[in-house]
Amino acid sequence: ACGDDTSGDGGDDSLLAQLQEEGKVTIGFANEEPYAYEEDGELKGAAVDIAKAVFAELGVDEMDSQLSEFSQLISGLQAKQFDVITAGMAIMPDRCENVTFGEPEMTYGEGLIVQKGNPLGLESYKDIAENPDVTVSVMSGAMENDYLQDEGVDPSQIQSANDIPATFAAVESGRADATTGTEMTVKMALESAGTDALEFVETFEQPDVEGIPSYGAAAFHPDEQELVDAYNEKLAELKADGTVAELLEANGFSGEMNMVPDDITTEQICNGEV
Ligand SMILES: CC1=N[C@H](C(=O)O)[C@@H](O)CN1
Repeated sequence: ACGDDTSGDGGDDSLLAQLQEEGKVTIGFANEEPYAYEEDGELKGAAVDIAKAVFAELGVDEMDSQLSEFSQLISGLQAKQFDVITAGMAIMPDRCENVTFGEPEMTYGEGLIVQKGNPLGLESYKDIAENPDVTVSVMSGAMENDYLQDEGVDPSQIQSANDIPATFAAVESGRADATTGTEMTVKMALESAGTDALEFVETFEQPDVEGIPSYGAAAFHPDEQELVDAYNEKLAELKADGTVAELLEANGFSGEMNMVPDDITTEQICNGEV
């Protein structure tokens, strides 16, 4: 479904019409449980399930997937390697300049992983900032890079990793003292890592920075406003009839806590008003 319409049939050549004709949409994702990931050859996750439900309503029943590093999702979309990013990506004003986000599908906060017993007593990003010897592994392109620095963490304390498993490997091997990602991301990754050497900081204090809580959404190429409008219309129906809450819960989120309040819009978030 990706790329230019070369059919030359003189028909409706919008991307939406192309997807409907092919019955297939190509999604970009970064293998991050529980947002969008592959398991047993199947695409799973809250963002994937919500997008699947929306596209089914639009008459597009098949999903093709393109695995990408998180930091390459936006450039991949710009290069039209996929039709939509379904990664639970947070709507952020700077990102809004490069992609068009759909309306928010979920809200989430942050989590922190440290070595067993939390030997350095880290309970917030400020705790990391206050001890310049502490290092934290963060996925490239993730908002946590900004949140940490907003809380005073020096860039030299931040180690970049390509994906979530690499952030965990850094802490497990002792190369980094901590890693952070969305609360659900690090909880699920800790489960998959199956290690006793690490722990989730239950007493973690959410950073008091712009962008928290985050609102995750699908993201589209800025040329495709018609597709975004169609997506948003069906998404609103699936929020109203409880389907979105159900899909969030089925993926381990709390339907209530992670549901986006009705009065929060992508436009407001992009304008920095939320
Ligand atoms: C789902 C997700 N959200 C954050 C972000 O949007 O940058 C990062 O934590 C990466 N993954």
